[in-house]
Amino acid sequence: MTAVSAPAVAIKICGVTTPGAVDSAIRARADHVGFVFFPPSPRALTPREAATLGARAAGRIGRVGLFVDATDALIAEAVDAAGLDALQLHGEESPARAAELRARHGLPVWKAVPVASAADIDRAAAYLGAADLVLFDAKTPKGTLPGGMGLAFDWSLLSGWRNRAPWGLAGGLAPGNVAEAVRLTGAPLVDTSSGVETAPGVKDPALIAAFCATARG
Ligand SMILES: O=C(O)c1ccccc1NCC(=O)[C@H](O)[C@H](O)COP(=O)(O)O
Repeated sequence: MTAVSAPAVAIKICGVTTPGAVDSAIRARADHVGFVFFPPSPRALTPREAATLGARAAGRIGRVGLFVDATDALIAEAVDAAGLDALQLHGEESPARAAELRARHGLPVWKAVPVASAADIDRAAAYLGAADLVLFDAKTPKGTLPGGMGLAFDWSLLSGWRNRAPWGLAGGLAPGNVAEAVRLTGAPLVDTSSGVETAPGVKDPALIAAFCATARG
């Protein structure tokens, strides 16, 4: 009998802020790094700061720009400065806004969908056709950051999604649980931020390497 291997899981290391963290993600053979353009985040970059990291990453790893209900001007500046390969929308952006940004910049759009219940999974269907990938992330408490909080949601809720479109899993993923997350959910892409940090915004090369190795199984 011919063995059939499972497709490789794609990996995104989000919230990188230093050349060293970009290099660590590349060394660990991650597929994407995320640059956070949201000033309240401890991982926030300005477009000017992201330019250096974007140049370092160019052609070696995908560059995903993360925005939270951002203005057109900020998105345009970040796309140009950092040479973004994809836009991740992590706020309350509507399907129409996702489609508009995709058309304007000619880039794939990833829409983060906060999950706490089965109804949240159903809501993701509104982005079919408007976004290129749905990123399921844990819903965070009111008044806190909408992501990057190290919180996981009940992965069994994803059985309601049934692979209706390209998707990824985020929220509380770390070297210690990512293999189980992939096994239980079949996620084609996993995304982590605080799970590979020693403090908010401080990425750790050993944790990045461990995360990538265990995610691939
Ligand atoms: O990382 C941030 O600071 C952040 C701020 C505002 C919105 C989203 C943010 N991060 C989103 C990510 O892509 C994270 O990787 C995702 O939420 C998972 O974070 P974590 O639970 O810390 O792994």
